[in-house]
Amino acid sequence: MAGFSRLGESWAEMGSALAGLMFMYAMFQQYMPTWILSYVESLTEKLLDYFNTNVQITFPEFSGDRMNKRSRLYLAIEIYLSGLASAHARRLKADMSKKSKTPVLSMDDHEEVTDEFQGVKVRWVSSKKENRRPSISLYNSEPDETRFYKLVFHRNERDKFTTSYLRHVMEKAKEMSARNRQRKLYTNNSGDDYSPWSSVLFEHPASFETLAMDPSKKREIMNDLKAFSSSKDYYAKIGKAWKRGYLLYGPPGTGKSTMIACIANYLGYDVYDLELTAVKNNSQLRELMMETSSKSVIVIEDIDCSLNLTGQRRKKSPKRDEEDHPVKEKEDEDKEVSKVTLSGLLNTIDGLWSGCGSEKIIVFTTNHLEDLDPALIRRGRMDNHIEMSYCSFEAFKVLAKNYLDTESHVLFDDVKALLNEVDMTPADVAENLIPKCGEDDADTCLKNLVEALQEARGEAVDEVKDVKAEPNKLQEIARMKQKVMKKLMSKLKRKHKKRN
Ligand SMILES: Nc1ncnc2c1ncn2[C@@H]1O[C@H](COP(=O)(O)OP(=O)(O)OP(=O)(O)O)[C@@H](O)[C@H]1O
Repeated sequence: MAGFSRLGESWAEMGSALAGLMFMYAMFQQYMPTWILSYVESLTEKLLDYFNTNVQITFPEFSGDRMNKRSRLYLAIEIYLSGLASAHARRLKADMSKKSKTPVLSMDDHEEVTDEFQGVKVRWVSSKKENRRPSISLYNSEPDETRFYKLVFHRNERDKFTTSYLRHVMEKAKEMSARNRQRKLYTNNSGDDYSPWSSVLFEHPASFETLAMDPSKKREIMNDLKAFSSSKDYYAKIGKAWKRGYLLYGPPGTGKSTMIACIANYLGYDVYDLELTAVKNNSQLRELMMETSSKSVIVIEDIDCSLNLTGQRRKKSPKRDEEDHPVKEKEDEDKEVSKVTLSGLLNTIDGLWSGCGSEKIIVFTTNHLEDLDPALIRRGRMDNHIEMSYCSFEAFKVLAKNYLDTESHVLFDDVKALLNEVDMTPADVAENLIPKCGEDDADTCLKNLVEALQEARGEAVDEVKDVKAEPNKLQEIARMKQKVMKKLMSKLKRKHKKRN
């Protein structure tokens, strides 16, 4: 019993001693001048470092002279750690930024996670420090508390973690934010005084997986795009601006616009849809180009109709457009021809190529390759020329998978044979594959397509017949003309005889 009471007493003594120490520490912190506090802190840290085999790097949340700018490095680390945090941390924070599609998870204060790089483990700690000096001036926007991440690793790994690992973190964060970023579709049709571009969210669902195209051609394009997007250092090494030009050509409905959406989605880029006919002149065009951001696809559709290349404005997309967009066609015809000239466009592209911004793809589309000035599409300006062609059997198989969820069917052979004979655009094939009513299944849709292809073949045969019949018709007309002429001549002769 006496033992217990002695133990109780010593606990009580220890408690009061601790309380006394804490009180003294609080007094010390409150009344000591800041320089003495900092000195004591640095001495304590030095003492601890002496026994410590770890190296520690601190990444504060705010940077800049007035500490009012969130550090880019801190934000990148936050993104990089979000994956690790959501998998391993016990206390998390969730935030939704304007640019992000989904909430971003990060470690809560004083949490830590472990990462591994080239077989070596590192520790990331999220910390918070209260600032002693309150903000007294209106202009001093120093926050009351500062958050920071601490990277802790063994001192033997100093070289690896101060260079390659930090580069790895930055690159991964960039990739992750590109994947998670809300992308935009910009247009110059209705910009305001503040920006020549207006924008909406870009949410086109097209992907290379669903694009109907020969698979090897598709793979080639995807490889080209991937190589471009990861070639920053290469472009810098060869002294060329980090830009690439694509020319998409082919009949209406072969997927040129769809391809642009695929490119943008594949690379995670924004899209700038440049309507040249709405650009007043060359200097406005330059201004627009200067306002485009990195990681973007700049598109000029139907370049042959948008630019006054020959002094005459061509009619837009002869077949499908006239049928599908009669109103738009009328509006287009009413629009004034833009004063942008070919040389203006070339100068802007070359200026864009070598000047401001980087990581940009410019795409021209046309239905009439033969009408374009060779200077506009020469290699170096338009590096990759892609023909968007009528639907092949391989392309049809992609559409059948997309629309009907079917990879094989007895009618596939018929479709294959017909597609070899008839030119039908992927847009028309897709149109025939869409169920017309709720009860239409794959059988019905494929039968519809076969019928449409047979009909198209019939029309093509008739056209050929007409062309063949044309010479006979011409002969007939010539014979009629001769008869009329003969009659007229004999009439004239008779008149002449009578008069004499
Ligand atoms: N290759 C393709 N793969 C998948 N879908 C396609 C393809 N081509 C066309 N389509 C379908 O047809 C529609 C029209 O195609 P799209 O507008 O991309 O053709 P386009 O070549 O740009 O035509 P235009 O020259 O008239 O602008 C698309 O919305 C898409 O549903």
